Amino acid sequence: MTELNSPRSFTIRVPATSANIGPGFDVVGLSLSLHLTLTVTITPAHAPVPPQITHSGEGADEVPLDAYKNLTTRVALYVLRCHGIPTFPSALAIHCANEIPFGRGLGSSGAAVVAGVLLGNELGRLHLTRERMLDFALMVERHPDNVTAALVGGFVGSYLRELDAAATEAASVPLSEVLPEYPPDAGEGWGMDPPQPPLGIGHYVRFGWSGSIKALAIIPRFELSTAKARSVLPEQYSRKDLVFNLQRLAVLTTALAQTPPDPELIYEAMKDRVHQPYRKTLIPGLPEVTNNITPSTHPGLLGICLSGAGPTILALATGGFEAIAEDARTIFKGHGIEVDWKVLEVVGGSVVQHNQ
Ligand SMILES: Nc1ncnc2c1ncn2[C@@H]1O[C@H](COP(=O)(O)OP(=O)(O)O)[C@@H](O)[C@H]1O
Ligand SMILES: N[C@@H](CCOP(=O)(O)O)C(=O)O
Repeated sequence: MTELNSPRSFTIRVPATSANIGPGFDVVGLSLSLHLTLTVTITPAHAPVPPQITHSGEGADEVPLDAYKNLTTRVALYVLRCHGIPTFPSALAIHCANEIPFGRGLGSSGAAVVAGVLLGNELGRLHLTRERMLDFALMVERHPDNVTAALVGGFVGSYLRELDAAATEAASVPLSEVLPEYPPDAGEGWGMDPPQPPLGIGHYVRFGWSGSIKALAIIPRFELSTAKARSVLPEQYSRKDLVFNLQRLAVLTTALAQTPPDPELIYEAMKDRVHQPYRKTLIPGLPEVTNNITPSTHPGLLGICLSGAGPTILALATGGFEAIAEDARTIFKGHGIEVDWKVLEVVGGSVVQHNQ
C-alpha cells in the first residue's frame, strides 16, 4: 500500500471571512465564527473508486459532489499534481459540514480553496509551510484578503509581491489550466504539467483586535457572485478617492485594536470610495443602511460596511446588536429583501486535526 492510500482520518476546519472592512478593498480580512469542516477518511481498498463527497449545511442544494467539479477537491488535486501525485487516494471519503452561506460576501469560496490546499497537503503528506500553502491558495483565489485571513486567522492585512515577468506569467495562467474540470485520460494521464505557483506570492501581517468588538453579519437572502460584484468596478480611480481610502485604512487598522474602541473614529474610518459606491446597484438598500445606522442613532455601533463583495452587511459593535440588525432589516424590507442576522466572534485560522 502506498503512503497516499494508507488508511487514516483527519478533520480540517476553516473559518468564514469578511474582507475589505470598508476602505481595505483586496487588502484586509477578518476571520469569523462560522466554519467549513471537512471530515476526511481513507479506508483500505483493493481497487480505486472515485472519491465520495457528502455535504451538509449551507450550499447543500447546489454544491457539486463530483470530485472534478467540487472546488475544494479540485484545489486539493491541483496541489497533489504539482507534487507529482496524479490522483486522489483509492478509497477517499470527505464529508463537508458547512456553516458559511454561498455567495454572500462571507468568504465561502476562500474557505473552500483554503480547505482544498490543506486537504491536498494532508493527502499527499507534503508538509508545506503556511507561506507555501498561501501561494497555492492565491493561484486560485487571486485576491489575498479572504484566503489569508481564513488560513492564518484574526484581523489580517496582506499584499501580493510584485513578481518578475516569468513569475507573473506563471501566476496569470487561466483558472481552467490550474483546475481542470475533468479526470485524467485513462492510460495517458493529464498530458500537461500543472502551472506551479511562484514562491512567496502573498505576504501578511496580523493587526491587533479589541476583544470587546463583535461582528454582526446582516445577511440578505440572495446570492451575489464575487465575480459579478467585481465586474462593476472601474479600472481607474481618482487621486481624491484613493487618498480618501488610504487615510481611513491607516487609521482603522490601529483603531480596531484600541480598548475601549472609539465609535466616532471607527465609523468614519470604515467609509469607502473604491468598491461600495459601485456595488450599490447590485445591493438595493446598501447606502441607506450604511448612512442611516450610525453610532449616534445606535449606541454600541462602531462602524458599518459591505462584507466582502456583498450582499452581507458587516456591523462592528460592542452591543446593541438587535436594534442595528432589526433597523437594517426594515430598510432592506423596503426594497423587498429579507435578511437573516448573526452575531459572530473573531476567531483563529484554519486547523487540521488527526483522528487516528
Ligand atoms: N464549501 C464549498 N465547497 C465547494 N464549493 C464552494 C464551497 N463554498 C463555496 N463554493 C463555491 O464558491 C461559490 C461562491 O463564491 P463567491 O461568489 O466568491 O462568493 P463568497 O462571497 O461566498 O465567497 C459557490 O457558488 C460555490 O461554487
Ligand atoms: N476584496 C474582494 C473580497 C471578496 O470577498 P467575498 O467574501 O465576497 O468572496 C472583493 O471585494 O471583491
